[in-house]
Amino acid sequence: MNRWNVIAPDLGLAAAITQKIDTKTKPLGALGQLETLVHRIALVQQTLTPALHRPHVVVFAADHGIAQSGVSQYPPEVTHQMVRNFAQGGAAINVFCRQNGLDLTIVDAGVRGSFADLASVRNEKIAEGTQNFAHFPAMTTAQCTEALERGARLADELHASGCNVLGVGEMGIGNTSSAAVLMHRLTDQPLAACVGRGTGLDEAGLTRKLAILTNAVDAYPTVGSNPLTALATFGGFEIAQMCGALLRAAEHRMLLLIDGFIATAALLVAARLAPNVLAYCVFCHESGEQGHRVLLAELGGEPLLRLGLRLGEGTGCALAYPLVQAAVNFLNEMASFASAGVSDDSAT
Ligand SMILES: Cc1cc2ncn([C@H]3O[C@H](COP(=O)(O)O)[C@@H](O)[C@H]3O)c2cc1C
Ligand SMILES: O=C(O)c1cccnc1
Repeated sequence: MNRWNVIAPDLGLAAAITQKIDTKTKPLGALGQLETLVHRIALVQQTLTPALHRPHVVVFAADHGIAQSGVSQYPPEVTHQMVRNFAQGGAAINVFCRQNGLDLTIVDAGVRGSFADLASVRNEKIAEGTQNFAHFPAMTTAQCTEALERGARLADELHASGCNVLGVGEMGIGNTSSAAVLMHRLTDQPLAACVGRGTGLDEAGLTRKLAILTNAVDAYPTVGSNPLTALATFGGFEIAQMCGALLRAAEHRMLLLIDGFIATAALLVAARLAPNVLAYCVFCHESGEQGHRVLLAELGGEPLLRLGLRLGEGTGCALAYPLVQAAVNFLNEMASFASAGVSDDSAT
């Protein structure tokens, strides 16, 4: 049984952080969302001089039984093939992590086939993909618990290595289906508002995906809004490992970079288990996947970027990271009205 002890950041520093932001040489509020961002980071770190150390993106990969039902534009083999691509440095997340100086770890959380030949793929395999939840629960309770724990242990290791910024991403053909059903189960949203085109289904494909998922959800009338039951029934091993990593990283007071629809669905599960996790999050972007906007609103998340990305892999985290750096840097490096001898009209 996993237990999570995520403590809400102490708000005692809040007024001093606001004061430090407001005395910088700029009109009041003029750095917009960067101001709310650094306020949050300073609270997470409980300091007026926040710092970002060894920022890290972890891509959790796993196969999904539901992919066999034809809910994705792409075949299930792509999950395994893309893990090989990550290991060779050729995917979008590799490019953006290199560009912005983020470390990257690739985790096999439950992909079909072996990566024993690839030293750079971390083996956290729970099983060779989940069961197809159109017919059976995706995982057993024991598998779900193990996946959460493996994600948590990875967060422990990153924390111990000096990392204080964790971005989570994923790869798993079919996982927008898992994410959509989790969203439907754990919010009051109708399934149709949660299901989107994923990798690019056309209108007919979307209609078919919704019908398959509607039947699947109807097959589990007793699965209510219990987060662990929903996660085990409809989740993926990568979603469960992301969830465990987010929860443990928040316990360590690390800053959490949240990517697109699937990562946000993992966060939704985490937030239902430990609501304080939300205070540690940076919502990096609003994905093009229909459902993400509403999911962000459900969690009170204000995205930094709106680029129409619909990729996952943690790409939104890597792309938003320079904004996180900019927020921290302005708080630490900008002159104040007093130090620069600039008149502060708002004070008079
Ligand atoms: C080549 C390729 C690279 C990807 N990288 C991330 N995804 C994204 O697409 C998948 C989810 O969409 P769906 O539910 O429609 O399958 C996930 O693997 C996600 O990470 C990719 C998808 C493809 C095809
Ligand atoms: O928002 C995402 O993360 C996403 C959307 C579509 C496909 N894969 C990922």
